[in-house]
Amino acid sequence: MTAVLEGRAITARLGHAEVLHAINVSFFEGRWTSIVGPNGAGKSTLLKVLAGLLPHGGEVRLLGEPLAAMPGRARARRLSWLGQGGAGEGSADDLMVYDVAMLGRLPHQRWLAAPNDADRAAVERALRSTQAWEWRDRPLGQLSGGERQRVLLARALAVEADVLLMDEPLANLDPPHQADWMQTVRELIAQGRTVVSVLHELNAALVADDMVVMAQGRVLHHGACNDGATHRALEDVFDRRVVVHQIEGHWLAVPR
Ligand SMILES: Nc1ncnc2c1ncn2[C@@H]1O[C@H](COP(=O)(O)OP(=O)(O)OP(=O)(O)O)[C@@H](O)[C@H]1O
Repeated sequence: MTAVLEGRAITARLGHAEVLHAINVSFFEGRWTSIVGPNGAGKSTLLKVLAGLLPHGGEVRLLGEPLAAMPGRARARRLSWLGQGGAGEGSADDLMVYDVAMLGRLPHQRWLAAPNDADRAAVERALRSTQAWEWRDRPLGQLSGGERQRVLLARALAVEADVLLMDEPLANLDPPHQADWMQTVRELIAQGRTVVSVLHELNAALVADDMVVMAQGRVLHHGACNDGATHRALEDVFDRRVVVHQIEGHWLAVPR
């Protein structure tokens, strides 16, 4: 099976320190993978490297091609990114919600061309799926943290990319909208897309198909979320302060 997204011997430095150490990791079509681990494990850094947003050693391959050699627009059509807490989105505060979501269509549009029917349909689908459509005429800067997160998620969905990388997508979302996000991911997976999400909520992370467990800039384990070896790796990386149980058919990480 060919990996849709692959990191080979990935290293990354931040400041003077190497924070990722020779990571090899592959993600496959129609799978949702959660990346978990303690604070400072390197999860966000790995996700940024996989998105082509950070200088790094080794090679990232997207759909079998080196990401670094891929023209920017082609890359942006295939790989969609949702950063942590809307970092760097302050400059979009004056934009209307509709226009923020439309930014997700830029990789599909010709230079300076107006959005076409396909772009408008994709934006409406995305805003409706995160229940943000009713705010379409409001400026992003006037929304609450969770509302804003749903608009940024809609922008990432509007790209309709093969691969979605999301860093802490559940941050600020209330429980019903967390459940909606999981439903949205399930629909993307059913369409054959690939989703990789960094998650601190371990119970949400355990709903994914696969889990990457990281610590100290390394991948300690990569396996199925319903596999006992993955549960042991998760318990170990958090110093056995959590224990994984199955309750009413769901895997839950319970503090102890
Ligand atoms: N600009 C920087 N300069 C130096 N070190 C940095 C810089 N940014 C992050 N780091 C370090 O890199 C390491 C990995 O950080 P990263 O944000 O990838 O971790 P994380 O697993 O996503 O953490 P968290 O769960 O806290 O969000 C951490 O030890 C962090 O202190």
